[in-house]
Amino acid sequence: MNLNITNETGKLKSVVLGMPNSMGHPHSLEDSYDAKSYHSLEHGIYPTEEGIVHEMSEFEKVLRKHDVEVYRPALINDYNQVFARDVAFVIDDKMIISNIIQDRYDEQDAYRKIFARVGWKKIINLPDTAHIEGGDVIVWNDFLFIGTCFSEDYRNFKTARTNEYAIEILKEYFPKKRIIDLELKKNDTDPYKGILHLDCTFNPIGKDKCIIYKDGFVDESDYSLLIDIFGEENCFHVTQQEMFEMNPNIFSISPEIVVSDSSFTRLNNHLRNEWGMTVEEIPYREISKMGGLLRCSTLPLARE
Ligand SMILES: NC(=[NH2+])NCCC[C@H](N)C(=O)O
Repeated sequence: MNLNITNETGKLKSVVLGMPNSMGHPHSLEDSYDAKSYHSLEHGIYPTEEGIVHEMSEFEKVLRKHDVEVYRPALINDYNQVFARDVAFVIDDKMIISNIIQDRYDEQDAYRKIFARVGWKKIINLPDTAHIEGGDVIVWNDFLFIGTCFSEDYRNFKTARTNEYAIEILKEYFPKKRIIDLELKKNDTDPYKGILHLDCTFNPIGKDKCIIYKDGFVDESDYSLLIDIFGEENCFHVTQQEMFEMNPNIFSISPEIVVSDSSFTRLNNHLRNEWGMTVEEIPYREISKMGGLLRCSTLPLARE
């Protein structure tokens, strides 16, 4: 299987899309492991499987319409497998198997056939204590942006998924990349205050643009660095409420085409009218209640 991911937006050829079926019963509040799910459970609005299945089938239709080859993980009974993004990720022609949070550990099993097709020579396994999830990793040509948590109480947060050790190892594997670590605010129960993954607060689109939420970063200098790299006029700033709704987490099929949530009116208008992009709108409100959106539901394998 061919792997080629050198950025976030090149024309998509193949992708793994998460699996909505048999997602199991909602967790109890104590067992939930991200703030958005916590919030949904607390307010009695956690989505039903029916809603999730519908939204993901709309997403799949759009991908197929644009001639993307779509792979699916095997089905595990009663297990949430919506967010393919975090299980593994591709940088250039290598696939890195994530060391994901224990609560989601079994999800990787369902990718065995896909890993086999990739072939062991292209797969990188990390030491057990190098924690990382694909939602924290954004490849952008020479840059590799990685969301992390340097805080000493790292281990106390279920929403801190990527540590310094994993970043150090990636530096060894990809010595030519300019690796930029970005410390994210963490909060396990308040989705307005914490950021689960980097792709919930920042996402490059087009050829030189990005969507960004300023207050997701611990250090303002990290935010400023991104603004310097992309240029102020190329950044779409989202509000706290838009971050909560997961606006940054749309998905690029090409530099000109994005898949977005139909409720993101301000963002979608900007993408179309100011930046001349084609926006494929689909309903994704239910999935957003579990802490991820469109980018999180995908694991891109090859882009042109
Ligand atoms: N790349 C992402 N933002 N993924 C979202 C994953 C959400 C999932 N509920 C979790 O806590 O792991």
